[in-house]
Amino acid sequence: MDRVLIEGLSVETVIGVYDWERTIRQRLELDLELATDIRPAAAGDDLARTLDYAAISQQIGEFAASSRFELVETFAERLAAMLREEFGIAWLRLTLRKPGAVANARAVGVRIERGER
Ligand SMILES: Nc1nc2c(c(=O)[nH]1)N=C([C@H](O)[C@@H](O)CO)CN2
Repeated sequence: MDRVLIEGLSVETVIGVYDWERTIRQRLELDLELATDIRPAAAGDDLARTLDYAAISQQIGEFAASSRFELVETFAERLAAMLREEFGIAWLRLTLRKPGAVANARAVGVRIERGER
């Protein structure tokens, strides 16, 4: 299956298990692979027949702005469910990184795949 890609998307959200993390917003970085058949869009040169990466990126930013999860696991799982529901995505791979959360690591995070390819 073809993929629509979103790489290095930066969002801000309340995320973390510690008290000091509940009062600040922190940056998360996301990479997404979204399975879709791009041939109908390519054949008609028609945005309406594919996954609009701009609209999806906007939705992810709004999701992050209004969420307050403790774990990156929860953020990733809920975001994946929302995207699959809202945009009819059959399968996705989401990599979520929390930069600077661990000293001496560039980033920590999770990678999940949901749905059927
Ligand atoms: N598997 C996880 N481990 C940890 C998480 C998490 O979300 N998933 N979160 C924290 C803290 O919030 C940390 O990021 C603060 O620096 C610790 N471990």
